[in-house]
Amino acid sequence: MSIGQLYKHRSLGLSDDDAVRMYTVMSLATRFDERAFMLQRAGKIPFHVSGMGQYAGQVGMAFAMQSQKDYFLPYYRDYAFVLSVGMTVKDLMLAIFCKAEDVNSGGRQMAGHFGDRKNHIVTASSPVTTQVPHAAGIALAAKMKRQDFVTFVSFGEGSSNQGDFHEGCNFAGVHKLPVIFVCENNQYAISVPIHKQVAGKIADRAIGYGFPGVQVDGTDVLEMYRVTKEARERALRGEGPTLIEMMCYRIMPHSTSDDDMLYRTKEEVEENRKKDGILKFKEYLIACELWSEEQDLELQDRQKQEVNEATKYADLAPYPKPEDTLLHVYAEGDGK
Ligand SMILES: Cc1ncc(C[n+]2csc(CCOP(=O)(O)OP(=O)(O)O)c2C)c(N)n1
Repeated sequence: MSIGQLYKHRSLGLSDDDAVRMYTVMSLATRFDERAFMLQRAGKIPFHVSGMGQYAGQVGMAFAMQSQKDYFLPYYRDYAFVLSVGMTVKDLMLAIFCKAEDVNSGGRQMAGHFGDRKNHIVTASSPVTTQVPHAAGIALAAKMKRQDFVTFVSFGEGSSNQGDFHEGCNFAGVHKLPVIFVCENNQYAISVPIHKQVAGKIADRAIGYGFPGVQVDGTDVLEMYRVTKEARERALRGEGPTLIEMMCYRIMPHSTSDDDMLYRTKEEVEENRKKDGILKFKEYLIACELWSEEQDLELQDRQKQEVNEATKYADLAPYPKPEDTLLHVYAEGDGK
């Protein structure tokens, strides 16, 4: 069993129910993702980026954070992360359909720029890495106001080559800010494989900023949970940031606009699909006698139904009104 000893979750302080809930969220994110891909192909939504291959790690991190207290700056593949900390499939559907009821922007954002103010989830954005300095800023506010929450920010490994990454990490290191930087290293930045992006380990960059960097197997949900929990406790003790490099693999093409067979082989993808952390965790739960194939089939049916209902709701929901286009663009008032 590659996930470690049986009942490892209990030794990490997770109940059996927590462990099953972790699996349920990974599975729900997958059902949402599969449907979103089909909806794009059917011409119902303009665009979709998949997070498959990254969900086990995302759930591990999310369960170590505190919903509605901590602040989250996810990136565009973090569906399992945001489903773990309070968003619903319906919220995500409204965001990808760009409908007026979308809790983030009322359908004004690009499809997939989800966010949720009530759950402290800051809008995901397409210009990569802009969220890293923003996260340092939120963490600075926590420190100045003496509030005991932690800020979490994630991004891809390609994005860690942007200047914003350096600026955010450096500032957070200097001021010992309560922030966790998570690089979801899925091995590709569109068509560019990791060996053409960086010569060293991304986790090792943390040394230059004066805080710890840890490389973690992102297909091991419990290990991701353990490391993130430690990072959060460290941040709350006032010891500053941690950089976590979550090793995983992007199973789907970069986006619905990409043909990944131009730069990698089917065999490579299939080999990595078999190593997905969701499969590993299901095996673990079955070995712990907390799950069964029958329960799994029931769960799939239930979640497909949930996704069907959310799809139907978002499809029928109205778009924002044309006359509302400039709402939130300019402030109203006398200019004082
Ligand atoms: C500032 C900026 N430069 C370029 C792009 C175009 N672009 C979109 S996604 C992407 C690759 C990002 O790769 P990575 O950070 O590894 O994340 P992944 O998409 O693989 O999860 C690029 C270059 C962008 N969106 N923003």
